[in-house]
Amino acid sequence: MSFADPHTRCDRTPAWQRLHAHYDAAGRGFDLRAAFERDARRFTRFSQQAPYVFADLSKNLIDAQTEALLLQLARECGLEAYRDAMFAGAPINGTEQRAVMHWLLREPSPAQSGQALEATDTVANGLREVHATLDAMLRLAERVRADEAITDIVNIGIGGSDLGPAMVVKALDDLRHPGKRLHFVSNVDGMELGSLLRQLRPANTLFLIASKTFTTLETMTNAHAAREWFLAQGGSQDGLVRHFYALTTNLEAAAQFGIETTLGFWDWVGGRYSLWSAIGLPIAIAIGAQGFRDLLAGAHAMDEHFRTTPLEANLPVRLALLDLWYRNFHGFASRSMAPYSHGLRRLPAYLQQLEMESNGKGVDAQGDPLPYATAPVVWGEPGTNGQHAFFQMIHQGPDTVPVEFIALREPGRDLKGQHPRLVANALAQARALMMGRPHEQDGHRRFAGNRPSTFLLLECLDPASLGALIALYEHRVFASGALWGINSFDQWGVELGKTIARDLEPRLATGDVQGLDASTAGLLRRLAPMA
Ligand SMILES: O=P(O)(O)OC[C@H]1O[C@H](O)[C@H](O)[C@@H](O)[C@@H]1O
Repeated sequence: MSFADPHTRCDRTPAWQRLHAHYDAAGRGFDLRAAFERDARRFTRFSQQAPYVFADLSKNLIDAQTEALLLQLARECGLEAYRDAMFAGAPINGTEQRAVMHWLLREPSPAQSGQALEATDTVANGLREVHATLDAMLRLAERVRADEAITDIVNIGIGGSDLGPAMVVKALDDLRHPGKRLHFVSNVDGMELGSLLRQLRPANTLFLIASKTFTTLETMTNAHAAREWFLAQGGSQDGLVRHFYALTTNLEAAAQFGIETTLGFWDWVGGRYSLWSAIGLPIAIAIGAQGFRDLLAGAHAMDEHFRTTPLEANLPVRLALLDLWYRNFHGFASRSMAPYSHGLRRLPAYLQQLEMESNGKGVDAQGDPLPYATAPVVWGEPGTNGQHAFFQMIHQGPDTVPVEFIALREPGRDLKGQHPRLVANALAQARALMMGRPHEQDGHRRFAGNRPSTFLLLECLDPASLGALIALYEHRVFASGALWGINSFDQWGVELGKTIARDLEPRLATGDVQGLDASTAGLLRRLAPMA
């Protein structure tokens, strides 16, 4: 299918110039405290309810004119047409000639919703396959849940085949089947798998080999090691078939490995967008078929919000525009994620892949160099832990780091009495960053304030809310990538290191340094020979 890209890079729009003028006139010297004093309705104006997520954007360095210009930029970039192209199944991942349809994994089946989706052939055919696989996957998950012999499920995967499911399983631990322990092994460092295997017994363990390509070095290395361990512990070839499943688009490679139970997915699901596909099997085992369907339903509600809401009330778009305002005008280089929820402790790691692998690029979709910055560094720790580590820098360091707080109204299952203390800390940090203590005489104790933050509020951490939250981030990444004019769905930047590692590994045995730079050669000589 040919695809006429309907959108324009941000720096080639009239709004880009107007934003520069606005930044010089009012953006650089913007003061949040004065803005709240000037506008009694600022909180209402800059906050909104999206599906499952309430967002307060009022503590950001923007006013009505900033938002109006940013929205104009989005329109001049053709963001809406580009979004519609994604939802029509157009091959917007140009370097790989692929459609981008992770959202289709959340689309209800026409049979269930009673609605016939208005769809291109790519979408309609995709949807049929999605539901056939989803039904099979959820049946399989229920079978594992009912099998009392299986107490430990080990997901072997890395990147998108690890971070999403691992994050979600931890977040929904209150709902986990009490008889199932879920483990996630990603690193090629044998310490990770080895220390886990010491605690396991083959008869009670199910291995899920999760890899879109089924060629990833780390995953294949760990999968082979797990198989050797299984056989060495007295497991039989027959047992292998019952204790190893594959989640992959490469059915042939999974069969060659000797796996008979394989759940497939499609090349139009990017690895970092794949937790909704077969890659989500560990989630479905942990929380059950209905829980997984609720996760999908929450994400679908956010898909509909993104697809149909006018840009000015479209939360993923508003957040993307803020990202662009901070990165390209204020020059802020990072954003800190502060989920005040122990359940969301792996969200920053998940977002690092989602945002930086998607938008950490220096060329546009045509391969031409970009004259402006793209993805900020995304980093963080759950609150309140971050407060006792790096919040010093966020409050008083010379760089401004926008913070994104996430809090829940309802506590988790345990020790509920501690919840108000947790939430009070989140509110306090956001207020302290804004208000500061600018008039303090002693410089050490002075806080300049005027430090921006966004505050996201969820009712509770249930599957639907979590699904909506994740989809919010996915669409925000789509929108900011579209404005920056980059292909958010490839990842060529991970290839070079892999190629060099393949060359260096045998040299570690022989000590051969021919053709290497002096530093790599010097290090290699100190390490070789390695068995
Ligand atoms: O799922 P796999 O094919 O094993 O890929 C796992 C990961 O490795 C790759 O190198 C990419 O950087 C990631 O986008 C991907 O999620």
